[in-house]
Amino acid sequence: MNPPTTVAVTGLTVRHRRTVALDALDLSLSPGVHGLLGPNGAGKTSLIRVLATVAAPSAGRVELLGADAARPAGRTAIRRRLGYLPQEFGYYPGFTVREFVAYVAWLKEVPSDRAPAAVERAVERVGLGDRIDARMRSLSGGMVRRAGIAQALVNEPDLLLLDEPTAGLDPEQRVEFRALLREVGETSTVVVSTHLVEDVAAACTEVTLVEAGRLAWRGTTAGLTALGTAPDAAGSATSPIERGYTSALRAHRERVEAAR
Ligand SMILES: Nc1ncnc2c1ncn2[C@@H]1O[C@H](COP(=O)(O)OP(=O)(O)OP(=O)(O)O)[C@@H](O)[C@H]1O
Repeated sequence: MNPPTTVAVTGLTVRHRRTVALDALDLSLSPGVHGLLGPNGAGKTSLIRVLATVAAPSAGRVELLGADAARPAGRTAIRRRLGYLPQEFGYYPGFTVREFVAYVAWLKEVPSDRAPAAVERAVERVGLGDRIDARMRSLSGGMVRRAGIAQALVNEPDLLLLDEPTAGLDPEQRVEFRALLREVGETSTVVVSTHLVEDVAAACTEVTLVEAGRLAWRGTTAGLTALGTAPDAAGSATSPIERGYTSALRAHRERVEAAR
């Protein structure tokens, strides 16, 4: 049996004034951990914001977890089952970690009898259990990010969207976080935007590479690594997956150039 399609995007176009951030993108995803890679300005954040239903597309169709994101009823249903960590997120500095995560649990309509345990579990999962009653303002940058990951997990989301989640995490936390992603991805669809190709190698089963608002390459992590082990692999990058990334990007640019 084929895995279910949880994200189905067709002709997705996002414009910011005169900039085309996404250019008629087609993408479908199933449960698993998907790495979203691409150079600065490629359109990763624009894509994640549409998938999180916080930004409306300029054109195209977005179906998430079987519901149409263009319809208010669809968005409500999607948001309950969605977890989202934006690149930058706001919080009340006077809230404790527990209060911050509980507030999101309430927004996500986690039933009130289950919420306290769900909050504790989410905070434990990001390794912040010993700081659960500390105020957000007293946390380090990496700890704030982990609290952000906890709020994204609190409703056990079927679709988890993380924009640059490893920024500011120390190496040990990064390793634990990757294991957490693999665990969540066993049942949920996880989309992780990152600049760290090594995060993708360690945590993701599949890779979506975007460039200038278009899909440049899609395949498995192993497939991208294999591109980088080919004798003609591009660049001076040290790891095979980094070379694969560079090769895939160059091949895409050549195709775009040839089509002009
Ligand atoms: N609010 C905005 N107003 C105007 N242009 C924007 C806005 N947000 C994004 N853009 C432009 O849209 C394009 C895509 O940006 P986006 O942030 O989606 O890329 P990204 O792949 O997430 O980049 P990065 O890796 O640097 O975070 C870029 O050209 C960017 O300058």
